[in-house]
Amino acid sequence: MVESKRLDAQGIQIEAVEVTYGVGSAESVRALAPVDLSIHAGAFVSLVGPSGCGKSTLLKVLADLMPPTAGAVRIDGAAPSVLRQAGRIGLVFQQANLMPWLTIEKNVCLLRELVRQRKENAGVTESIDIAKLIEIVGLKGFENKLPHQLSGGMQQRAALARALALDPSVLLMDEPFAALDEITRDRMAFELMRIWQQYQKTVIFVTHSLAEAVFLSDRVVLMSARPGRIHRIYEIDLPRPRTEETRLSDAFLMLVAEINRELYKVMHEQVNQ
Ligand SMILES: Nc1ncnc2c1ncn2[C@@H]1O[C@H](COP(=O)(O)OP(=O)(O)OP(=O)(O)O)[C@@H](O)[C@H]1O
Repeated sequence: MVESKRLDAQGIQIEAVEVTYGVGSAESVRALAPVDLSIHAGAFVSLVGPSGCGKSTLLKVLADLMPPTAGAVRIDGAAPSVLRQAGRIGLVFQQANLMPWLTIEKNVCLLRELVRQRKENAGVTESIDIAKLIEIVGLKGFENKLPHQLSGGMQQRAALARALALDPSVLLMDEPFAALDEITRDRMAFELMRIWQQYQKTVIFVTHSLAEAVFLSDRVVLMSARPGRIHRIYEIDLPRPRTEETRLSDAFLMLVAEINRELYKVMHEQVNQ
């Protein structure tokens, strides 16, 4: 591990979080039924479930991009709004969204610079070594390149580095590899696992790939169809570090099949509602 775990790391508590879009209007959509979930600091947790079950909505609540209609979230003991102000929430989306005119190194540092410039954050210590971070995400030698000079996978690694540069309390990843081809996607899962082991951040990872979820996670949370609630939590006790052998093991394949079967059940219930 290159950085020590934060002393104030307390993980995430999601308590009775509900979200309804357009409350009071005729078109209101109940996206999340009460969701309760406790995640310990440094855990890697994946959210899976049928399309539209509220995975991204839950991530948005955690990121303080929208308030819950009811319930509350604490991340390392603080409200998401407090952490967002302090720049302690790392976000990675399907698209890297790098600034095309900035070098990779400048892109990686950009959010951290913006956070530091806010006067309420004066004195915030910078515990992440950027040169080391760029090396760990495999972009050493590309610091001065522009985003268009990098492959899609490399751009996603730069986006991951940009989020990690904040030394976040939590890393929220919404289908970060969905736009990549299958081979790159597989490789990125290995890369992410290696990087996560270095930084030991709490990660919440939304994916449609059950194999990706099982391979990466300590826990896989299967959500039910809308309004999303937690249907079942799978503890993934496959040994770490996970390797290519892990993906070929019976234990891995059985877990993926088991979750897949349950996902089909959930989707079937949705169709018959
Ligand atoms: N801004 C919005 N206004 C109204 N309804 C919305 C809004 N955003 C999402 N929804 C609805 O809320 C539900 C949950 O959406 P969300 O994007 O969180 O699901 P998801 O599980 O991430 O879906 P997917 O797996 O397809 O990406 C969906 O029915 C969606 O149509």
